Amino acid sequence: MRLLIAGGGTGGHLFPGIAVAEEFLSRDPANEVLFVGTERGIEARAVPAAGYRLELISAAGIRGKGGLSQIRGAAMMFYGYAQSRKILKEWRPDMVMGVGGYASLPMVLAARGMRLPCFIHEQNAIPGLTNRLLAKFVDRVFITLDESAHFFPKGKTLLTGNPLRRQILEMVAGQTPPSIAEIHQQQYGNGGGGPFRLFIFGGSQGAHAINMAMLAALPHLERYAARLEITHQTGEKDAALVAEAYRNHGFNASVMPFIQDMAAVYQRSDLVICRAGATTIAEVTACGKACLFIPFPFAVDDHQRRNAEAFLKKGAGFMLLERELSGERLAGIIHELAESPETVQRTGALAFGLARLDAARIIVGEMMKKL
Ligand SMILES: CC(=O)N[C@H]1[C@@H](OP(=O)(O)OP(=O)(O)OC[C@H]2O[C@@H](n3ccc(=O)[nH]c3=O)[C@H](O)[C@@H]2O)O[C@H](CO)[C@@H](O)[C@@H]1O
Repeated sequence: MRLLIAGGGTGGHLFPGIAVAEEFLSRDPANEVLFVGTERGIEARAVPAAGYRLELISAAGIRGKGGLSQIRGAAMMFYGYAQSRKILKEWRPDMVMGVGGYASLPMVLAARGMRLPCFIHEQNAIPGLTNRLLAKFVDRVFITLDESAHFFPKGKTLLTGNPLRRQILEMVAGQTPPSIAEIHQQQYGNGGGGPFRLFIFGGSQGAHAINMAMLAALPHLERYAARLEITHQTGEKDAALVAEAYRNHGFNASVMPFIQDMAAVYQRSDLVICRAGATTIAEVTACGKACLFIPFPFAVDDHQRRNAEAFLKKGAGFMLLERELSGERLAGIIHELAESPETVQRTGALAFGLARLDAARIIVGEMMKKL
């Protein structure tokens, strides 16, 4: 059977699609997957790197832009629709799934026009415009959080969680959480002050504001430098600057623009400091990690904050808003949590309790039923 997955732009849309592809391919060696995205999206690099075939179409945003770019956006969408029809006629998929992002709009509409079974997955608490528009036309809408249910038609919407890539699921399956006694030994054994492992990252593109806040936090954390083991994903632009600042302040930090094996880094961290993208949240909860969310304040409809709030209500994480973010504040929180291993452990355990590990399996199962 053939599954076409359309969309992307950012990792938060694309990686759940890769997770669905992995599940679909694992069911039958004869199954095939084709991704369709845009040249500017993360898919242009990440899909071939993950070993999948990718076709590119033209697509762009129209929401909230001025007259001329709206016209250009609409023209690109029409062209993308024609390209989508051509791809569908040539590759002849059995079904099509949209994962959000520009490319999913023309492709899912074209697939619907050709009467193919169509599905979408929404990752966020507040859905993007593409999925709101597509919901009317598809057979089923899969959602990550209950909070988004009321945006979609009741009869065809199913709460599944956010599909997780195999690298994360395999790590979770092989992991035994440490006991409180082991955590105490690690933190306070040998005369006190075992390592506290921080993982800082800013979603698939890195987060400049988090990078700068962490640099401003370093002078306040210097007394602590020997205890902190830091992994920091910066995005492309800030990597050299951030690495140099850690060196100058005497910190042991591994700084990278982008991390391929996220599962390995999650596994060896005590506290994760990150944005509140939906896929990030799904992963840190699955890994049972205590997390300080700093939502991206300019995300459409402030959806990152809403994503995080869905978890904070249950004590499964911490949040610091960007307008309250300063080096001193960040250093204070890191310091406080490094001194409270039980709080860190309990928060991680509560997060794990909210994780949905079977989203990809449920989604593929539901899609098969429609064939
Ligand atoms: C600014 C913005 O609007 N961002 C949106 C975007 O975020 P973004 O693309 O940052 O997505 P998420 O935070 O949800 O997920 C990031 C993904 O990238 C992966 N990763 C990240 C860094 C790295 O070095 N290596 C790596 O593989 C993570 O493991 C994760 O799978 O899509 C999400 C899902 O629709 C939304 O919730 C976010 O609000």
